[in-house]
Amino acid sequence: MSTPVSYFPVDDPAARYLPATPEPLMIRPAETALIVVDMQNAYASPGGYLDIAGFDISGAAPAIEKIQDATAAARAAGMPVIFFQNGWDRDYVEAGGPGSPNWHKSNALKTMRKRPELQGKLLAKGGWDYELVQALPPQPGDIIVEKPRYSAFFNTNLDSLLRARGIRSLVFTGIATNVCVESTLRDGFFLEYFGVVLHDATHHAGPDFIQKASLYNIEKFFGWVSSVAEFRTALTANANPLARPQGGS
Ligand SMILES: C/C(=C/NC(N)=O)C(=O)O
Repeated sequence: MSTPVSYFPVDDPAARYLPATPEPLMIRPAETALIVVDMQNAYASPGGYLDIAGFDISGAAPAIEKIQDATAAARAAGMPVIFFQNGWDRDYVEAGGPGSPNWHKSNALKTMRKRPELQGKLLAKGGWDYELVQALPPQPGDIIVEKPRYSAFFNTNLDSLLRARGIRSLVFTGIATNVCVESTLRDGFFLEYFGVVLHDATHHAGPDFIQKASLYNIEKFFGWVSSVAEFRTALTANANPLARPQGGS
């Protein structure tokens, strides 16, 4: 068993050992949140924004199944599950006008400018594109954070709600690995959160190399990479394998 990274004594009986690259990480379920990034029709359904804009969404369906598995494990362990939902008001005021780089870079906004018949449809609150996919319905107790930019730490209450709950570690799933997942994990790193991506519960926006590049970037510079099976096993294990036997010295 490799030596894990931990911000607390590794023999804490409440802690769990999560195998990950580049090294294992100790997590305390009560101080960890499972994050489901933007699992909306826009990103994960045929006929949604990414599909219309020409991105390959074939990896979305397998990611949904893995996220179902991860959310079930987290809820069973009493770990908060936080859904992000990306988009703007129907008039796109929150998207920013030409004075915002978002207006120039968002492929949703660009697609609508190119195809005016789509205006008001992509990522607009109240519309089908904005809705979370039916296969991943939030459950009572789950939290939903609406966000207007790629990073969920901008213009939201995410940091406050995490701090209020004593959350120190963020386990990421969702779409897209190289955009909103990576942006939020990076900002979390700067805010002193430990970020882990469950790679098989994510999908990227762009060519396949970008998934690899993003995971490399994360494990090399900003956080850790693990899998849903490792996460589930870590949470369902009865004990921390590094805890000292009861009654031992
Ligand atoms: C490309 C894109 C990604 N969003 C995300 N949820 O990662 C977008 O919103 O335009």
